[in-house]
Amino acid sequence: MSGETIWLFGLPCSGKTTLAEGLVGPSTVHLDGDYLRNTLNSDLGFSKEDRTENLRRAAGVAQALNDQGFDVVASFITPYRSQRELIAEKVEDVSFVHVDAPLEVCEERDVKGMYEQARNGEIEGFTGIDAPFEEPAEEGVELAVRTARRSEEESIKEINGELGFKFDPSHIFIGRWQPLHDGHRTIIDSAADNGKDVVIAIRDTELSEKNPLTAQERRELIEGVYEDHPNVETMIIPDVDTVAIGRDVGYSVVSVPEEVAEISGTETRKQYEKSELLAGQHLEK
Ligand SMILES: Nc1ncnc2c1ncn2[C@@H]1O[C@H](COP(=O)(O)OS(=O)(=O)O)[C@@H](OP(=O)(O)O)[C@H]1O
Ligand SMILES: Nc1ncnc2c1ncn2[C@@H]1O[C@H](COP(=O)(O)OP(=O)(O)O)[C@@H](O)[C@H]1O
Repeated sequence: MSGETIWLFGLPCSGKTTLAEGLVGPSTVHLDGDYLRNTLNSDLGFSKEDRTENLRRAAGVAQALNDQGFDVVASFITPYRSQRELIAEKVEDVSFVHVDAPLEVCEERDVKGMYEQARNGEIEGFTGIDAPFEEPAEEGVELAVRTARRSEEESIKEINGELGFKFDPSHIFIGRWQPLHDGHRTIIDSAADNGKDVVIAIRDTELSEKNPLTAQERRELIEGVYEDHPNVETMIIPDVDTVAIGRDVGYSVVSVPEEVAEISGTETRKQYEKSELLAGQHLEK
């Protein structure tokens, strides 16, 4: 299963970093121009050639992460059409979002005071002042988000609504989850925090002493715990008593490590009232 990339581009202070931070979750990687320029790309300046090299490397990292199942949100000025076209060639599954605010608005925001420095001649070749930003006219720009007229939350919603990362599960965890406890979470998180899309299948058991929570109650508990994980979904399934497993049929079966298996649902149920379980009070993580 490979991941995909959302590439945010636009003028300095248009809102790329702010929106990228709102789009990333625990299994999404954020590649930011400012960050990479202080690390991997600290040898590069802001000539057209250096910007292209900066973006070529960033695109390479994005594709490597996508190949390993991670989704990527990239935020770079990416000022030239030719650079956007290069990225489209290098990153197999990329969607471009133009983070669009008029120059006056960006200059007014001037988060790091760089527009002022550029106007005073202290920085040369600053995008929007004395270096170009080519407005997107090319095909392949999926969305323009106008940040001058919208709140950050609205802009994030707009991107998620249009382009939200595909849910493409590679892991299914089948259980009763009576209740979901830290042992379960350890195994689920080991996949979910590593870029995997995960389905938690909840067996629809009859209510009993061993099964105090309805399937819907467990679903709400689990969804509350994983509310910040867009890569985790739940599904209620019949109360199956057998899972037939094939051999060499395209999936692997993984056993739970001993230290995790020792965490006991029975003990948890003894120690907590139902209302405490539903409120997640038994969860430490
Ligand atoms: N001359 C010049 N022009 C534009 N930007 C400059 C310049 N010098 C330094 N900076 C800072 O570098 C950040 C942009 O880096 P990027 O890697 O996104 O730029 S590019 O895509 O390679 O054009 C940019 O950050 P953002 O404001 O977040 O876009 C600036 O803080
Ligand atoms: N709709 C919006 N989307 C994103 N940022 C916004 C929006 N409205 C106002 N802003 C503000 O604009 C500034 C953008 O800064 P930043 O995200 O660092 O831009 P960039 O990464 O493009 O240089 C932030 O101070 C942010 O709070």
